[in-house]
Amino acid sequence: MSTMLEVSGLSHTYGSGAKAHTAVNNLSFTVEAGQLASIVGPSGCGKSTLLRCVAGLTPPTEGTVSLHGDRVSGVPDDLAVVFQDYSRSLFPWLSVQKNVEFPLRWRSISKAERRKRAAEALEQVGLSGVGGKYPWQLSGGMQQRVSIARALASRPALLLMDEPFASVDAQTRFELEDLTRRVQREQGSTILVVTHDIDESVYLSDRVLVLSKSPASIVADLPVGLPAERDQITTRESAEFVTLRGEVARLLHGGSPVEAAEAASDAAEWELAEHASDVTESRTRS
Ligand SMILES: Nc1ncnc2c1ncn2[C@@H]1O[C@H](COP(=O)(O)OP(=O)(O)OP(=O)(O)O)[C@@H](O)[C@H]1O
Repeated sequence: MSTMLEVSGLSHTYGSGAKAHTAVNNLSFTVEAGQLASIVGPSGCGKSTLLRCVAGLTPPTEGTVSLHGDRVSGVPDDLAVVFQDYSRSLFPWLSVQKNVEFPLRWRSISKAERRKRAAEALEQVGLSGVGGKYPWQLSGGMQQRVSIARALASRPALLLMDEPFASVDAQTRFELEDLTRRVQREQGSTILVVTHDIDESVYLSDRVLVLSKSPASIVADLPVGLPAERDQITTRESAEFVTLRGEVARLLHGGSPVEAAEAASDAAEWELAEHASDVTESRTRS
């Protein structure tokens, strides 16, 4: 595997002098090509600031960001971002097809190729046939699918997602999580997702980076050893999932990585033992 993203000694301070506020403090990590990594951290810890620095939207005060070896200074052409607020990121006066094509206009891509890519991206997200509609004619979940299609149409080397499913209902959220995993598998995409949802970070990812309270620094970098094929019900019930979820939760509440791993493993054993005793009891009764 090759390194797609390298963040090295990254810090960002807003303002200066007495009003200076450090949001991100000396962060270093890499994301390998084809990996899906999540960043989870307490509210206000600096997750969006980190993502904006990675996207080249905010220059770091210190440190560097490199995408496939090239230092980021400004938004790279081969990077796309999906934001939480789809209603503000789609243009209401453009059709769905034109919204998806929009970022391709600034590249030397022919009209025919733009149309083809937009149609393919819409098909990938399960929205073939809605290209002629306007965003306001679609449900919230469908609008977020359009945002994802728009990001995919530019075939990004790195896809950044900032709380991408926080504004949709629980069922749609599950569908969009599965869509993201399918896209990653089918396209070999490299994806970095910021979320405040612990379960989502574990379900989605190959790796979870846990951040500290503000200013954000990395508390733990946890590999997710769940099978590649995941299912919203059985995966979330599995002992591995329960253990990891507990570990991330404890880290977010200030536990050390070792304590968190031990406590989470105990909790998973208890949960499984209770489940087994429930099953035995119901079998005895029947
Ligand atoms: N433009 C700005 N100017 C000054 N301070 C800012 C600015 N943007 C963010 N901050 C501050 O930096 C800190 C980190 O903000 P950021 O939005 O990165 O956190 P977050 O983890 O994404 O928050 P949340 O979980 O609530 O979305 C916060 O204290 C915030 O108030």
